[in-house]
Amino acid sequence: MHIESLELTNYRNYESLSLNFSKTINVLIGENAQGKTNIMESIYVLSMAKSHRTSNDKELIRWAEEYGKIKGDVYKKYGRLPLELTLSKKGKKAKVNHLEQNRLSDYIGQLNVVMFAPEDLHLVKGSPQVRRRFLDMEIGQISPVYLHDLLTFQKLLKQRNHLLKMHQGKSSVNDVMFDVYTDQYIQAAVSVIRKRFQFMELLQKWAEPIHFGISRGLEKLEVRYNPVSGLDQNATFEQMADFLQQKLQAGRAQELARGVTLTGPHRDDLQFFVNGYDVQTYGSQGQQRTTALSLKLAEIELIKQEVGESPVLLLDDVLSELDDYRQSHLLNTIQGEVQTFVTTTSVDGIDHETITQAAIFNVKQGHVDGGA
Ligand SMILES: Nc1ncnc2c1ncn2[C@@H]1O[C@H](COP(=O)(O)OP(=O)(O)OP(=O)(O)O)[C@@H](O)[C@H]1O
Repeated sequence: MHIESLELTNYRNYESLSLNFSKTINVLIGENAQGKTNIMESIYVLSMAKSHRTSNDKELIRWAEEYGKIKGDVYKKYGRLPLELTLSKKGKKAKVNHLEQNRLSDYIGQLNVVMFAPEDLHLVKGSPQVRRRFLDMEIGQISPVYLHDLLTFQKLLKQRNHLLKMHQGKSSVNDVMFDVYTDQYIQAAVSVIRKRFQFMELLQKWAEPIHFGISRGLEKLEVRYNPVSGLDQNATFEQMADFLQQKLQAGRAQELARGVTLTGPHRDDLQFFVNGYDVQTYGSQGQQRTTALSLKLAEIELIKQEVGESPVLLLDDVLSELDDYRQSHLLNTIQGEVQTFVTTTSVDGIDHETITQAAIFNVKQGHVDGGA
């Protein structure tokens, strides 16, 4: 799939912007703070109905304006698909083919994107929160059911935490709703955990050969979902639910002391191993970068396989962070096949022939010249 055109109204520093893109490579060039990332972010938001940089949608609306809008014409195998997302203080309104969607989970996934930004290089070394966010965003793109389960889980976690907070410091929770919430919480938690296990299996399938290639056949990458609860991947739904029930029961005193739920997918993590060694602890910076790159390239393949079309790739300020070899590997992989957006302050650091065939956009103070 690819994005043919994009229209922004009152989005970040763009009052009004209309762009047509190349099906292959689009390069946005400009000094710092001119609005390059804002364009990348708008494409991401058009896809995920959520920014990769902030959870506060109000920041996306141009200062002093009431609403902001992103419109994009996406071209898929079966034809053109107009998408539209309006952001306002009242919330978000999403349209597919001019029809308003009741649920955002029906909207997300119409346009698939893979974003690779400098912060993704911290995927391995950064906090577990970064890795959980990676998991949730990526699974959400290919599975609306996952988004629905995740939302249910988050709601129940909040309700359960609320009761724990109210009873913090006591020896038990004296509220009939607590057991009801706990049962529902366990069901939602197991649904989320099972889908994460399935996704990680797919990610492993694609990431291992890619990493092997980038490391010139020297490194075997293993990615692992690591539930804090210690659940066995091969257990049935009921076995997992029983296991979580026991864990929660055993940890009740601690939960009451802290006033929060301590076991569940909101505390889980991912682990990456190269030739059997934990990359987070023992990997060199180069290995961590290769791991991040392998995961991103694996995502492209995974989406292609699951959705039947290539996603759009957004490379925000990341090419110059990769050495020549990794840069070439990335650009060779996507060449001609994946519509790609690249932001950079200068093309000098990008030494690859694909860049010479790109549509070039010059970005300056919320205005853009050039293009396809
Ligand atoms: N809601 C908003 N309304 C108006 N302007 C905004 C808003 N949010 C951000 N900006 C402006 O957008 C600009 C930042 O743009 P952006 O993040 O796209 O930079 P960039 O061109 O990618 O630069 P860099 O290379 O440093 O990442 C800043 O000038 C900032 O003041």
